[in-house]
Amino acid sequence: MLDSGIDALLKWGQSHGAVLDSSIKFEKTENRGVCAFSTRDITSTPSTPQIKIPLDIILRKELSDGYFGKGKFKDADNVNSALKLLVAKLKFDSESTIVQEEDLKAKFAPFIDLLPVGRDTGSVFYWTSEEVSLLENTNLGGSLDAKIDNIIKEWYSTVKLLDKTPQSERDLTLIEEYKTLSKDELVARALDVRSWTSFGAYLWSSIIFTSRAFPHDLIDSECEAGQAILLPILDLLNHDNSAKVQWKFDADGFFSLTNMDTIQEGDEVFNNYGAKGNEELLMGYGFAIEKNKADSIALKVKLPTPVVKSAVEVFGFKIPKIEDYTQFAFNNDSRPSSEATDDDIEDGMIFFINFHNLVPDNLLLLFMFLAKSGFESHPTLRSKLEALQTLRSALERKQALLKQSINMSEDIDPSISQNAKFYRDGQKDLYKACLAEIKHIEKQLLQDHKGQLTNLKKIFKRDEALQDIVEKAFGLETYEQILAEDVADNVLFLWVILHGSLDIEKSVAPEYIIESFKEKLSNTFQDDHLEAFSALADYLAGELQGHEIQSHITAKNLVIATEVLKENSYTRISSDEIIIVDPLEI
Ligand SMILES: C[S@@+](CC[C@H](N)C(=O)[O-])C[C@H]1O[C@@H](n2cnc3c(N)ncnc32)[C@H](O)[C@@H]1O
Repeated sequence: MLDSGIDALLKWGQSHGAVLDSSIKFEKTENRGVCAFSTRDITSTPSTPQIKIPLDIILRKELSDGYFGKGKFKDADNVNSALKLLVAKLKFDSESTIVQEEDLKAKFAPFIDLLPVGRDTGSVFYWTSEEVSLLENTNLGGSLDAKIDNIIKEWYSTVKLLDKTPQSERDLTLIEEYKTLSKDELVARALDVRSWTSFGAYLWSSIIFTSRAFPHDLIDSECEAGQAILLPILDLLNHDNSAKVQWKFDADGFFSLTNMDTIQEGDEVFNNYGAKGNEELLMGYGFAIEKNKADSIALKVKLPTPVVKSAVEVFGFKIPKIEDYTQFAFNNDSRPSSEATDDDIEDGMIFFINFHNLVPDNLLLLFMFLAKSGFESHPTLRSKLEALQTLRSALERKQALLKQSINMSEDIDPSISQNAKFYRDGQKDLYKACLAEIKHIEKQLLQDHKGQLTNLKKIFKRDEALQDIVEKAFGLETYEQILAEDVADNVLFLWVILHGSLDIEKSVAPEYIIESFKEKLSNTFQDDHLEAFSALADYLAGELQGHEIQSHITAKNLVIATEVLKENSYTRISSDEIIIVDPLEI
């Protein structure tokens, strides 16, 4: 569909010196807004950019500084507050916006007029509560309220710095009222923009920045971290994460984009916004890609700060930092990241699971630290096997929630249902792949360390002394009977007490089990802990009357046996079986 707005924008750009490859035609489409198509076969080289935009029409901080005054918003919550407010003014204020005798409103009108507004942006922020319910049990669904909250606070921290706010009472009071509004009421307020300083205007501008801004450091490496610019015309290109593109800012003051793919006549000419997963795309850009190879699951782990710090000290764990994860359309900020702070821990640490790294080493290391027993001062085979189980259980719980069916009502805009489905399906695929990888790692470890592992089946087969007391205590003769009677744990307790207390000839218990039991004999235990084992102790001692083990079957020794086993074993989720693991550092 030819569009007079697109025509006006292109002519305006060219009149300011923008250069456009004549074979690119822009068209408005139903679902993807404006798209760029090629009218002939193109093979580009970096020396023949398709789009060149002069600095004169790049919306940047100098302009907001020029209008509001430098440093005016230095106390606002966002480094781009001033520029966002300026763009909101250019869109929603009917008055002129004069900077150095030039009216920016008139100057940028062709660009501002073509920007999508309201629900046409596709932004999740404008979804109704029914649409948001499509995101139930996803990270995005769970974090949406906090994200809206942040923008409201950012808006207020910005507009309150204005000398006089030409807005009505109604707009300003939103900061006090918004918590009492339902999701749909808040969206209705945000869509009904009555002044350029209102929340609705600021939200729209924020959405424009998230979905189409470029990092300012592409044109000025000295700029403040996180600063953004808007690049008219060039920002009309849609995203393809396989497109090979080059962006460049030349000494002659032009920002250029070259798509280096071989493009055939009629094909869309894309930009590449970077390797973004569907969570980021849907949140920041309002669309998701089916089977997105760049998909990731953001896993938030919240732990007490001292625990995390000790994981750093003892196990060499690295605190992950989230670097401007959803801030910019085209984030390629390559500045070295700063040191992690306590805030990075307190807000919850984020780990990314993606198809190239299904089980991040650092995440596993943290779980190993959490699984470590008192005496383990290094990562061990046992802590790794246990960490794999806890990580697996945690992910299986999340996966089960995600699998619950959701109500895909027919009233919902099909493109919204489709985007939500692509996002959910991508998350499900990743959970599945990640869980399969965890099982694979465990299987490999079990195979590689066969000699360092044992279980009740093997123990029982070889241990005549144990067979003897099990027969007396439970009247059972085979391992299968032990399983059928569900007393495997109790048999292992007896095994530990037997070898820890009596000097059995041809001992088949590993030395570390015996030593660990003996070491703990001098420990004292809380009454309620002992209480929990007194009935079992009485029962077993009663059944084992006349056997030399009988006097050793006490609640205290049972508590010790559980601790010995806990420190030297892990329980496999799949079989609910306790595996005894040699103390082996890995
Ligand atoms: C930088 S703008 C691109 C131009 C945009 N089509 C327009 O009409 O102005 C980014 C927006 O384009 C749309 N978009 C970009 N790539 C897309 C894609 N691969 N599929 C669907 N929508 C896409 C989304 O609405 C996104 O927020």
